Amino acid sequence: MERTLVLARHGQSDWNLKNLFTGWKDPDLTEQGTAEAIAAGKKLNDMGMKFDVAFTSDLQRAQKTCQHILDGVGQSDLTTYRDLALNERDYGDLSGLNKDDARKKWGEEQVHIWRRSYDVPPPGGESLKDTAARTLPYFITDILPQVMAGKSVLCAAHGNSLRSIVMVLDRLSREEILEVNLGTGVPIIYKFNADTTIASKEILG
Ligand SMILES: O=C(O)[C@H](O)COP(=O)(O)O
Repeated sequence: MERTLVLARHGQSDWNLKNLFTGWKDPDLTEQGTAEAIAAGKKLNDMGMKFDVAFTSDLQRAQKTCQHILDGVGQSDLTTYRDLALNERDYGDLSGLNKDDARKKWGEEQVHIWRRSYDVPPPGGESLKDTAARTLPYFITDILPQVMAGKSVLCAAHGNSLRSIVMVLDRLSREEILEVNLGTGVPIIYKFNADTTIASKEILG
């Protein structure tokens, strides 16, 4: 499959299950998260997907998701690059706090602004704009050239690092990206035209 990019948010993590802000903390996948990652690999395998290279973050929930997907398509030993440019948005002082407790403390609206606004960072952490400022340069210098060389590329990362990439690929405005939430373990398959525009997008839900 030529010029293919598969984005996959990691499967459910321990802290997703406990409803905690996670960011750069490094919890493992839950059993359900492992099952989601294995199911993602199976779906990709069923459609005959083969990858040429894979990218993931510096955090184990994404790395393990990446490996489960590669195992699923029969490519366990594929070259995989790990880089913290693909890490989740740093949640700063909110990291480790329960999301409902945070709503009680700061109010529903403030917490929503921290979680989904484009450029308001949580205290001590990164906004989506800050996340994009480190994720997109890496995407452009390391990931996109592989896709445009005609390869099939897997990128297993996080809700917000991937939202920053989706925002560019889907040409979404700062307002439109607020509504975008990526499912855990759900692969999104992009095919690119030769001029880097998007030929097709498929969400393997
Ligand atoms: O870091 C986290 O807590 C989650 O992975 C993403 O959280 P969000 O949906 O609150 O941005």
